[in-house]
Amino acid sequence: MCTMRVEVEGLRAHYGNEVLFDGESFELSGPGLILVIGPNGAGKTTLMRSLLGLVRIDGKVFINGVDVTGRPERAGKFVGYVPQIGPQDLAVPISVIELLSSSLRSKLPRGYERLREIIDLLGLREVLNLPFSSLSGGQRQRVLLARALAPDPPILMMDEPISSIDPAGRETIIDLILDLSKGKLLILSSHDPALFANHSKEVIALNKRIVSIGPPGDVLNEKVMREVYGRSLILVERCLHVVDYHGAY
Ligand SMILES: Nc1ncnc2c1ncn2[C@@H]1O[C@H](COP(=O)(O)OP(=O)(O)OP(=O)(O)O)[C@@H](O)[C@H]1O
Repeated sequence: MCTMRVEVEGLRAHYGNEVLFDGESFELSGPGLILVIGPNGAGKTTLMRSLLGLVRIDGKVFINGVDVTGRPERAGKFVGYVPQIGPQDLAVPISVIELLSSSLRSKLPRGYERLREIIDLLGLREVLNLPFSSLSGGQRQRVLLARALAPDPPILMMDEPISSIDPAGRETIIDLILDLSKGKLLILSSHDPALFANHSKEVIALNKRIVSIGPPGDVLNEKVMREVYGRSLILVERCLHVVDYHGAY
């Protein structure tokens, strides 16, 4: 099995005067699922983009021993990224099939065969010739997932990959994610901490900094969750629930 290791030293990310994180150092290794949780604005996207070299940071990030700090082209050799869908997608002026084909590292038949399998698995055959920008949010999310999977990278980072998928389609995608996590290092942020908690190797709980990182049993307790979610956390029959954030939940 190939190496899948992310090492972070002294993480601080900057947006103008806003500084996120607190100089934390940590290491993630695969295979397995790393769940990133936290409320809106906690820094989930920034954490992933920092690991991918897309955000200016203090500190260092190494992927499989390679210094990828501020170097997304190096990180891209190891990592498939599923970004959060958003208005920026509407500016992508190409068809779905063009977008997917461009992600293939190998133009060998095996690459296309794999892409075909992913297209069928994610139910994308009917939209292949449509402009990416004309798709619904859920369809765009599936396309971005397919694009990340096509080159078969050892590490995947997924930023809320099922937030726009309807309940009927979620089961397939969740099963796929869990299956992938058996052979890859999969770092995933979710608005619903409960959805992947039982399947996670480690949880990273954020609120502008890393409040806690470790196995789910060490992180998902009332003290940490209260610090992360504040008054959005309620206790029902001794189970913790996060309420009233991101509208749909
Ligand atoms: N490009 C940017 N320029 C300036 N500030 C930014 C930028 N991206 C994020 N931020 C700020 O950094 C903080 C963390 O944002 P981030 O998007 O990482 O959080 P998040 O946990 O992914 O949020 P959400 O759940 O809403 O997607 C927020 O205060 C946000 O306003």
